[in-house]
Amino acid sequence: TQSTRPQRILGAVQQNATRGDPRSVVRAIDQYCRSQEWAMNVGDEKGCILDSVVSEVNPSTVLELGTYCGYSTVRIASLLPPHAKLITLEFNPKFAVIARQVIAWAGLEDKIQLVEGSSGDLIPKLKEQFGVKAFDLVFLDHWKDRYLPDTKLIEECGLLRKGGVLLADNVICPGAPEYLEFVRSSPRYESQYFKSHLEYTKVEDGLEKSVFLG
Ligand SMILES: O=C(NCc1cccc(CNc2ccc3[nH]ncc3c2)c1)c1cc(-c2ccc(F)cc2)cc(O)c1O
Ligand SMILES: [Mg+2]
Repeated sequence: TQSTRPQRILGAVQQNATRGDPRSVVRAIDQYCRSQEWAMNVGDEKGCILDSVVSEVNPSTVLELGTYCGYSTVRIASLLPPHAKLITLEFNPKFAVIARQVIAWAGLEDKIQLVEGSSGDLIPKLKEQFGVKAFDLVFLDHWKDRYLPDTKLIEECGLLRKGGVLLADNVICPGAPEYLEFVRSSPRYESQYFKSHLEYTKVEDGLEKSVFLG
């Protein structure tokens, strides 16, 4: 029977990456997606921007919306300090099954909690169910029309600390126009655009970093 793209990405990791070496997992996925078939990972070019923001924020708790195969999950978690935690939400069970295996191959199960479900349902439960106080960093990479409603929900639930950072993928391609308009015009956010390219292509895309001023 025909394999799926996420299954083929997992295969590339298992064949080319070293168990317990997160950076080799990231490299294996990028090499596969650049040479064999495109996939919607944040990728190596935007990934370097992601790395610099994670290192600058040095977060204790991270929320990722949209796990897919776990590429950015592993990339972020590989940079976290020892007791830091990353919660990643994935709606598609087929993606979740693959991401769990990619995360395990990287040896990052202790830092990462993958929760299956949709952001709209799960975000209001994060405090009571997962003992989360507030996030230092939120990486938005799920359905682009959910970026704005989920940002408002995160604020309403008091899940973003003062000085906390929102980092949004794909603000140009596919685009998140309402989200961009909101964070760039709101007095409660200080936003900055990092121009880059859509993963594995020459098409323009970028990340928007927004600091919550409280
Ligand atoms: O659309 C994108 N990614 C989101 C996405 C997409 C599909 C399924 C899911 C299911 N996962 C999911 C859903 C809802 C959820 N709620 N809470 C968690 C959660 C999780 C998520 C995307 C597209 C392109 C792209 C495609 C084509 C093209 F030509 C150019 C660019 C590039 C990207 O980097 C992208 O990130
Ligand atoms: Mg993306």
